[in-house]
Amino acid sequence: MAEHIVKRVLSTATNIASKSPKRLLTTDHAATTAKTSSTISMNDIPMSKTMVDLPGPNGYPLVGTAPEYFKGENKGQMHKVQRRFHEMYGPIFKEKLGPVTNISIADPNLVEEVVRSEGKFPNRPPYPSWTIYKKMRTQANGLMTVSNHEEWSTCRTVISKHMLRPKTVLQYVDIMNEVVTDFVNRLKYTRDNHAANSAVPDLQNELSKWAIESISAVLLETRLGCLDENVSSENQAFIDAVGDMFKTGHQLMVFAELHKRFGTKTWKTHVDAWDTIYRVAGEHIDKKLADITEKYERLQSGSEDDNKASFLEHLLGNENLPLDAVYANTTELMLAGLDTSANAMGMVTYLLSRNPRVQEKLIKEVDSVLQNRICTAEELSNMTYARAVVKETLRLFPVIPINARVMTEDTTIGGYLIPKGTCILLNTFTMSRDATQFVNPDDFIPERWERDSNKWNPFSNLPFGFGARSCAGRRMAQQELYLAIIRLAQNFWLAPSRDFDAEPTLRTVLTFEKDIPVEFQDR
Ligand code: HEM
Repeated sequence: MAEHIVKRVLSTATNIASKSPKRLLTTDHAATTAKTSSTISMNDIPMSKTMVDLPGPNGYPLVGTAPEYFKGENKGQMHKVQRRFHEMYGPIFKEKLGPVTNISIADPNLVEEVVRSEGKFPNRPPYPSWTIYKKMRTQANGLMTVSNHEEWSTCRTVISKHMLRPKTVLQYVDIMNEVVTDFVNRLKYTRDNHAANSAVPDLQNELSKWAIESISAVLLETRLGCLDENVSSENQAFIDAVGDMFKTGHQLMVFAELHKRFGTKTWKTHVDAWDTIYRVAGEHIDKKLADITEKYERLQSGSEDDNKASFLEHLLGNENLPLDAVYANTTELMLAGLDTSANAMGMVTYLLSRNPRVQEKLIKEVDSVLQNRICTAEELSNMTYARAVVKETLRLFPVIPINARVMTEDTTIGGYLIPKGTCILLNTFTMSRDATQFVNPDDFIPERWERDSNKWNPFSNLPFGFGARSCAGRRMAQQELYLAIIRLAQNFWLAPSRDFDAEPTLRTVLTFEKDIPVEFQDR
């Protein structure tokens, strides 16, 4: 371990005690946007059609189409409303959402045009409510919320080196497996002690506990105890706050500033949720930094010789990342890793319970490769059907069904000149249900991902996004999901609930808002 890391970690101990919110990342760097070969200036193509020529719904004065998303059965179904608009207006349309005109696309060739022209610093717009909150609390940004180019690039480079290196990710198989063991035990315990049938009460919350326990074991190398019999109120508050933050963030997508000005209930819930997220995550990070500091003191005194760097040490070891950015990034990775993985697991259990043929085939693979053993890092690569099950789940229910980009240059998309600064919605959900790309698109058929079985356009299925700005936790998430579904298949037969059915709704991520209608029967 280099000398400067030791110094930095030791100085962190003092910083923990006197951590000042003023020690922020500088955000006033000049924006440096690369002009790529596929970006075109307004003057270059006088014949292009412009946004005026795009079709799209008319909407109402001032609010545009915003009411469409909040009325009756459309509530929480923005992905489906967008799909209907595409059916009416085609693969590219414009829409005025409140004061802003967005463009929506749902065609893999158009998506390719967008992502190929996004340059070195792709810009995914944070929710306006996130930006307002951060400014109000002088809170540093992390990867998920940052839009400044240089700030994003610094965080991304450091984090990708750890989170996206296949070798590094495989090192977490053991700890992820340990978490899955506790998860399965907890599912059985909860089911047997509380439910009249084989359902696990509040399954959504149980999946969230698994997801936060798993990603924290990676990021903090600490077990939070979320799968213990009694879960601390602080950890439960974190889980609830992440759900509230995503839900209200989505509701505040339009008119966030007005909500803040009038102090609406939605705005207050949003602020409380963020405050809780930062408080609880901050306490966990403080503890870990204190442990690291003690470890370095022991290393320096020669009483310890294990200097394997953890994720947090990896961040701290980078001089370009200020301490408040270390806190912000770790917090955002915790919350990004919670809701996405938990909901993806919810979708997997739901789809397996309704597709016994797929479930039987999964169990067959798991039994034949593992014969009851816990899956090792080496064996993971042989679990091809388990991988296909996850991929197919994310096709049918991409947990982030609508992604977005802000164009960093004037660009032509589909023959239309789109001005710099325009927000483009990439409709992952609509594309992955497109019958021209996928045979029987609404059916759950993992076999379609077997080699040579289908000729889909790769841009039609991007559940983790694309390119330099794609999901930083993709490999961790996939590994967590594979290990968890393998163990579920070893322990349970998943059946549809006899009591009720449910449909996912959108709160930034697709989620089962009620409970998940699945029973966990012993195999
Ligand atoms: C099934 C699980 C997951 C899915 C489907 C998913 C999906 C996504 C998507 C679609 C994006 C936007 C990508 C883009 O703009 O092109 C994203 C970004 C991100 N995800 Fe995930 N994610 C998952 C799990 C995770 C986990 C476990 C973590 C953390 C450990 C994580 C951390 C992030 C971060 C930090 C970003 C922002 C990256 C950046 O802007 O540079 N995700 N994710």
